[in-house]
Amino acid sequence: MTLDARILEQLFATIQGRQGADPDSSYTAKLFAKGRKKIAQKVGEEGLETAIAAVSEGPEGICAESADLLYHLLVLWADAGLTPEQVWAELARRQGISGIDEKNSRKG
Ligand SMILES: N=c1c2ncn([C@@H]3O[C@H](COP(=O)(O)OP(=O)(O)OP(=O)(O)O)[C@@H](O)[C@H]3O)c2ncn1[C@@H]1O[C@H](COP(=O)(O)O)[C@@H](O)[C@H]1O
Repeated sequence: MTLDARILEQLFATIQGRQGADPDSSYTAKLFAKGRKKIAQKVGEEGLETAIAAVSEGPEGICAESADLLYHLLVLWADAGLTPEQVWAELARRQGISGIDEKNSRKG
């Protein structure tokens, strides 16, 4: 397995494969069984833990929390019927659009 951004696609395929699996044998299947609210709660928790790590830990701690956050975000995408490709397309659409210009355009 190559260690690059394709790991997200591979992990997403694993996560999709856990939909409908036995919750006793898979943490991902357990999350799917508990439903969207639980998945959303975990995304929020892991986001907060990443933010806390940003101000209290070094790169290794931030890395570990980021991995937890990305995993739970991918579980959310799968549960919502969203594919990584759709998110990549949204990021690609934004390429070249300055965040400052975009914010100003919303002020009307
Ligand atoms: N990348 C991950 C991954 N990252 C984090 N986690 C789990 O996410 C949980 C987060 O930690 P917490 O302490 O917040 O969890 P917790 O307190 O047990 O959870 P709750 O009680 O809040 O639900 C831990 O149980 C971690 O093991 C992950 N679980 C699975 N994966 C990947 O998903 C694959 C499939 O996993 P299973 O579905 O378990 O087979 C694995 O091979 C991995 O590649």
